[in-house]
Amino acid sequence: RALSVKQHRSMSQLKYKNTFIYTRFYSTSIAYLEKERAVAIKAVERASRVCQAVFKRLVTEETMTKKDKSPVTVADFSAQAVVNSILENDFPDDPVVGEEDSKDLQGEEGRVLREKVVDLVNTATEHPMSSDEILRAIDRGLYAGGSTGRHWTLDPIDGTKGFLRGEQFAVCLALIIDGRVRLGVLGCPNLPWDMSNPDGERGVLMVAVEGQGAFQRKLNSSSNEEVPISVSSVIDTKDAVFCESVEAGHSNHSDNANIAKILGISKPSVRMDSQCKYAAVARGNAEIYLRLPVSDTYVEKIWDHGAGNIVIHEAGGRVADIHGKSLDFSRGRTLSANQGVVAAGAQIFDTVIAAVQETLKYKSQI
Ligand SMILES: Nc1ncnc2c1ncn2[C@@H]1O[C@H](COP(=O)(O)OS(=O)(=O)O)[C@@H](OP(=O)(O)O)[C@H]1O
Ligand SMILES: [Mg+2]
Ligand SMILES: [Mg+2]
Ligand SMILES: [Mg+2]
Repeated sequence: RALSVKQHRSMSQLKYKNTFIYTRFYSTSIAYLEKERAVAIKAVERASRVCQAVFKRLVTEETMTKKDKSPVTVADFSAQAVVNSILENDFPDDPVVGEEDSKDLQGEEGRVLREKVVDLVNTATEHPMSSDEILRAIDRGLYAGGSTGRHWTLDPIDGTKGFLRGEQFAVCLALIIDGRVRLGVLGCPNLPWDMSNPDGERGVLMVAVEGQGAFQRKLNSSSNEEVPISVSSVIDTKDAVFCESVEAGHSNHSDNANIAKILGISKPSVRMDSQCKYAAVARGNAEIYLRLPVSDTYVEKIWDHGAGNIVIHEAGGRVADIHGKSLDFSRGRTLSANQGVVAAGAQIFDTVIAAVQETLKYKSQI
């Protein structure tokens, strides 16, 4: 991945003799989106640490009642500020489509929340940030998205409900260029490194760049070692495991169950919050991710699927909506051209989509 010593050497020799040749050689010899990849990993790692700190300090504090949603709000805002300020530093011209905005942190009404956020962000950044700088960083996420140029999309905490329960959540960052996801990073602080040892080491980061494959590495580890990942090799859907949202309000559990029945699946579904579902399919812990819509009006958001989408593709899988249509990230902040989401390994994907179609056809007839 990194440039070899030999490559460095030949580059400088070419530069010395001929600047033009050097430039061409240089552009083809460093990996596509190398810097973006490194910066995105750093940003997701920092934000994941902030979320974990919030969970430790606030969610588990005895004084916090279960119904109080403020910890997750503090973590959402802080993580978005951390990621956006890192992106701004390295890529000042890149806009961001982020889930959160600073409205709730403004003025006297937002003072208490704002002070907590300022405190947290400053434990994670290299240089202290003022409260105004932090609000501005959060609002770098207001970009409208679209089909041309570069923009990032960020979900500072995906699976907020999972986060509060101490279960799965993910920090999700993706880079979209000309309407297509080219790079994705998923930070999954509570995901076991080895699913067969669920009480063992936790914290996984998955990263994928278009055309370069998908990898996992330990989150917040001093080692940069990356392990290639790929989807399951199961080709008979009878042997498959599928995953779905924990919340019945986010995905239609009964439609998902009918699809599983058509596919001959007998194992129970794995219910998991957040884009960790994409992570589970990408490394073969499950074969299928079903997200059948609950309502006709809900439109999926690009930050809920961008990173997961490319991680699955680069791991040898496919992602589409319930009609089998690829997710269209060029429409702005939402996936307005799509309905629901289905992900699976490439070999079983068409069979899964056919079962989805059959279920929906049957439903429309009754
Ligand atoms: N009605 C409806 N349908 C589909 N999706 C919805 C819906 N309402 C919300 N959301 C989005 O779901 C995101 C969380 O999805 P999950 O798969 O993690 O759901 S769950 O937590 O497992 O229940 C969640 O992301 P976060 O807000 O980042 O947690 C929402 O963006
Ligand atoms: Mg989300
Ligand atoms: Mg979120
Ligand atoms: Mg949300």
